[in-house]
Amino acid sequence: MAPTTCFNCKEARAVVIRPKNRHKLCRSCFIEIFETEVHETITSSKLFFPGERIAIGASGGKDSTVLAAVLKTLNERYNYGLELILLSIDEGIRGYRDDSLETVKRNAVQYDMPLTIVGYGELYGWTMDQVVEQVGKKGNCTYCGVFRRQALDRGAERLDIKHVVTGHNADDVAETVMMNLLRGDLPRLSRGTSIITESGASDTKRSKPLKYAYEKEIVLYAHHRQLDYFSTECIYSPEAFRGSARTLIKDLEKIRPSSILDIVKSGEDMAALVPGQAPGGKSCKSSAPAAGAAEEETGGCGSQNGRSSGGEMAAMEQQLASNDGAESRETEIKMPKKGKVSVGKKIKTQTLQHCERCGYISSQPICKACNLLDGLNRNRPKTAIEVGMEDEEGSSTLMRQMEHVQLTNS
Ligand SMILES: Nc1ncnc2c1ncn2[C@@H]1O[C@H](COP(=O)(O)OP(=O)(O)OP(=O)(O)O)[C@@H](O)[C@H]1O
Repeated sequence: MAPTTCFNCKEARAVVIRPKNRHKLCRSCFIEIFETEVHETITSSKLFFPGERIAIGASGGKDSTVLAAVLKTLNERYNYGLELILLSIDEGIRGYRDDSLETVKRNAVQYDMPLTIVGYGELYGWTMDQVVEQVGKKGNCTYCGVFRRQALDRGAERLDIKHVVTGHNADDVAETVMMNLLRGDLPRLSRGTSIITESGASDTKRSKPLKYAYEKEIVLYAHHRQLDYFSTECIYSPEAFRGSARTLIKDLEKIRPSSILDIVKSGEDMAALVPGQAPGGKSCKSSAPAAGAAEEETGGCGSQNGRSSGGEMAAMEQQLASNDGAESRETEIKMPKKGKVSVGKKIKTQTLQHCERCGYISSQPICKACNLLDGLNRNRPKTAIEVGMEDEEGSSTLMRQMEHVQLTNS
């Protein structure tokens, strides 16, 4: 059978089917379309301004690696005029983060971007290896998530940067929406849905340029551009509430493939019910970026993202690698359309203040990180704070299984 030609260029062999429109695309058209969609997200949300210095939260994983690669490409292609800097947090996890940081160091050379690494050890006096030694594996992500949030902010402060971008994708946002829907936590749902999150007291904002990119597409993009990224899961990675939300979404997706972006869209609509939210999830100026909540908005560790739930990431990568030699195979992906935004009634939000100890933004006199450190330092970790389920879910990302379909001649 003759190979199927690309729907877009009508010349090259198609290697990808986008479930969004069933278009069969060649490698270069897929890459260009992916990049163009991220560009549209950036411009429609007015994410950047010329001359802006941007810290890319770089974990070495696929999402932040793709983010760095795409931002570099778009910055050059469209003359954004951005100064791009890689900012990595070293949680102090031997055999995991030290290896992924080696990937980030290579990325820094590959993309010609400066790299700053900030460690938990220097910031808090505790590495995650030490925390786990004290508190055990269960619940360790609570500490890691709260600490990371602050570490990214402090790293940005050191660099005198006011804008941190992270590799959160549509799947991550959909999971956050689902989790907060199940909890009935509209303010947190709103913050997690916004493409930009700002705090009333800090001039550092966060944004998610990949907010509308399916994780499947991110993996495909990394694969077809042969990006250098790290795909091993965290050795402390747990299963938790986010995993359940993910499973639920995956089940929904089987019945209704557009579910991921539909959930994102619904989250944006619900966010409009919260005071101070811009329609369309464009920007969220939160009055209460409690550490755990904020962590959930901006994500976590690039580790507890579902790789622990069955190695989907590894399976997908293996499949992609084998596809390289399989002329008759393609990968199907889908990105549904955006919809309208509704407006509704106001709800109560928390009051913002600064931690009396460290000055970090907190809804309590002492921030969660300081409370956690108190507990650790007193050898009473479990009495630290009332961190809810949400704090254990600070990060996200699970690799969704890709759909590989057999192309037939069209
Ligand atoms: N150690 C870290 N240092 C810097 N940024 C980080 C770190 N961990 C996570 N991030 C940022 O938070 C985003 C979301 O993290 P998450 O835990 O969801 O991992 P992920 O989706 O697997 O991302 P990635 O594939 O980039 O690791 C990452 O894309 C990255 O921008």
